[in-house]
Amino acid sequence: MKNILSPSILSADFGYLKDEIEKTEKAGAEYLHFDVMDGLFVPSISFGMPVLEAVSKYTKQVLDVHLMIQEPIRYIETFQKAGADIITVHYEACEDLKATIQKIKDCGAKVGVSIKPKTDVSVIEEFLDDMDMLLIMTVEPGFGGQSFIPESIGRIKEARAIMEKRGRQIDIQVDGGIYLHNIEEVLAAGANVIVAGSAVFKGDASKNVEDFMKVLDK
Ligand SMILES: O=C(CO)[C@H](O)[C@H](O)COP(=O)(O)O
Ligand SMILES: [Fe+2]
Repeated sequence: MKNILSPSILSADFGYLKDEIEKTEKAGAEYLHFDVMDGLFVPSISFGMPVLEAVSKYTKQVLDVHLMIQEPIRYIETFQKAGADIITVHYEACEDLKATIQKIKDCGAKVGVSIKPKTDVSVIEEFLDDMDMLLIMTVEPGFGGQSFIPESIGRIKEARAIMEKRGRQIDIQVDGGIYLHNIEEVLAAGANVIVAGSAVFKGDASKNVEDFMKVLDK
């Protein structure tokens, strides 16, 4: 399974967003991660469709949209039209996850399902056949710059074991508190799509992405 970096623009300097994104694209980050927060599912409010639409006009990166919103089914089509390639919804935020997944498929985007750190990993099993990516949150969703929860390593391994049992291996994305010092551990556990916000955008984004890519391309 291919290793991919998905820089989270939540930690970027929005005054220089285009420049910062272009640095990550040039340095080899294939995805770009958008954290959409509604102030309900998570305490904070971030940004939405207009930012995604603006960015989609100049980057060729895969637009990886992490919806931290209650009942995301209401906004799937709007985000796809705004440029989302992958739409990830939270298991905990959907009254009818099956219908939400179907809506994502119907509009032609890839399906991601995310679980919070305290949600049992086994809940994903019945949806696996219709998913392209599982996002295992490695911090409580809501804010960038938090510390990685160490128990996440066991959860990634558990997810790989469930996939093995079902005969369907899909991408496992990890999100929250990922830095150069713990990336090898999450890769070894079985994650292959790495979200990094602070570790990419705090400091020199070009150099930070290059450093990540050296590990990811090993
Ligand atoms: O979904 C998120 C927060 O809910 C962010 O994607 C995540 O926190 C990335 O930021 P950092 O790498 O700074 O932890
Ligand atoms: Fe995220």
